[in-house]
Amino acid sequence: MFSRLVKPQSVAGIAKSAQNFSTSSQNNVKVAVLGAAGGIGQPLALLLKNSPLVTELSLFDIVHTPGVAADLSHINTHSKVRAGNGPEQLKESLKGMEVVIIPAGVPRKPGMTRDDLFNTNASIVRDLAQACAEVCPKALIGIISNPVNSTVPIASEVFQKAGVYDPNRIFGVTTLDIVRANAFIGEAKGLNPTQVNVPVIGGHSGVTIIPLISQCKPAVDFPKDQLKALTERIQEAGTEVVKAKAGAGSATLSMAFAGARFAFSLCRAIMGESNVVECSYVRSNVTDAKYFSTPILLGPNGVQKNLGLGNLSPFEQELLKAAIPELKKNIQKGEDFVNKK
Ligand SMILES: NC(=O)c1ccc[n+]([C@@H]2O[C@H](COP(=O)([O-])OP(=O)(O)OC[C@H]3O[C@@H](n4cnc5c(N)ncnc54)[C@H](O)[C@@H]3O)[C@@H](O)[C@H]2O)c1
Ligand SMILES: O=C(O)C[C@H](O)C(=O)O
Repeated sequence: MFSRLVKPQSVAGIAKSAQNFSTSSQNNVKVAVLGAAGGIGQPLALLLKNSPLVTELSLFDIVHTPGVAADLSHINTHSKVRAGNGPEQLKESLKGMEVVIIPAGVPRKPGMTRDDLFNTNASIVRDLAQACAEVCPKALIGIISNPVNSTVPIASEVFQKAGVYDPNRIFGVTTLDIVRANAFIGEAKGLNPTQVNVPVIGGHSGVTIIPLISQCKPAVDFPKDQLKALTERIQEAGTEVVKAKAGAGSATLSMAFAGARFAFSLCRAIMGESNVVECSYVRSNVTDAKYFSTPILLGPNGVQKNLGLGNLSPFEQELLKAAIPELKKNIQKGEDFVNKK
């Protein structure tokens, strides 16, 4: 049972354990960040530059990439940094990449839902996915751009159309939901938050975010009203940050932390480490929704095994019921966007 749960990991801890793999540069991984000059992209690139897991860091954005890359390249870690600026340099930026993390796109402002970003971000993700399908179809792709519930189906349909789709290689990055759940439960119970481990399944917006607090390690117990309030806080945590930033965007620093954790897990799996488990939004047959996040055992080729839902409490079963129709709608919208005549 324990093996299917998300392992608690801090970025510092991951970087430390990564030292074990840093003796041969041939062993390490080439990682691209698309949207690298943005609020998430810059701190994410910093965390990746700081890791011995990464040999080559390819930064791409439509603006400001040369400055970000020049800045990071002065850090005395062993990875090489390169910059791609503007659409004409996109394909060059993707050559040889094994992991591609995509935080490109606009963030929310107060009053917006993630779905309100669809009109702008859908075409950004479609075009970036198209380039990945052409240049690095075997890369493991982690999509951060919102609405994740729809952008993952968009990228998958693009790969499908290009004839190179492997459902095991395209991931929606939902790690921030797990990081938040761990932080909030640690705080509520006076536990070390780096040792708290809560799977969060479903999707990445509102009611589609399903924290499985009944599966928390260590086990925790809350009265019904507190459990409901905590669950709703995890579901609405993104909005909490959007409101606090008051028009200046959404979560960037915590997302960079979460994105780095996910990218490092992909790198560790590529390098052959066993028992690397992360929750992620992937092509799935675990529920009626075609894409669904559950704990995933990662391997060198991406999804090695979907570890499924585990036992849900009656409260969590109700959350699941509420999530499925919304997820299906979001998925259909993404697929229709790519397949429209
Ligand atoms: N999955 C999650 O948990 C999660 C968490 C936080 C934010 N997000 C999402 O991540 C996205 C980025 O957020 P941010 O705060 O970094 O925004 P931002 O505006 O600060 O940065 C976005 C970057 O994307 C770049 N960009 C735009 N079009 C591009 C293209 N075609 N190719 C490459 N780069 C392009 C922009 O130039 C900019 O540098 C948003 O959609 C946001 O909603 C997701
Ligand atoms: O809430 C947002 O719009 C950004 C992100 O999805 C988050 O969860 O913080």
